[in-house]
Amino acid sequence: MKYLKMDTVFIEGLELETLIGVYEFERKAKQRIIVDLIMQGDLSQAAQSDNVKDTIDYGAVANCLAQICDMASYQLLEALAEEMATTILDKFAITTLTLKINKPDILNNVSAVGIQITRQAQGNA
Ligand SMILES: Nc1nc2c(c(=O)[nH]1)N=C([C@H](O)[C@@H](O)CO)CN2
Repeated sequence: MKYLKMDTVFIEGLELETLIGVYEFERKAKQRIIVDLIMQGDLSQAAQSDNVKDTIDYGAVANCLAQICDMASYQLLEALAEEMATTILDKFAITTLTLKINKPDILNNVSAVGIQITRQAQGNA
């Protein structure tokens, strides 16, 4: 019997550094961002094979995000998040992802500010 598979792989609290921000002081040095990512896909093949090649490898995804941050120089978190989401959807067998990026160090009176986007793969993932 076939079931609809809606499984999740997540990365929580991934700490990265990148050049990001609107203001002049933010253009001078990389700053810390924290990424939370929820990725949906079908994990049943990996459950059968017990092989990391058959799943959404969260280590590979984390490396991919780190590489993007190394190279990136965006003003807005929205632009960075879009590049991250597009790259991950292109490279991994994911149907839907929700990506949250926060800046923990930018405003004095809040614990963090940031954005969250959700993107869905079109057609077969
Ligand atoms: N929705 C957003 N608002 C703001 C952003 C952003 O990336 N997305 N960025 C800034 C500044 O760069 C911020 O880091 C300094 O307050 C302001 N608002």
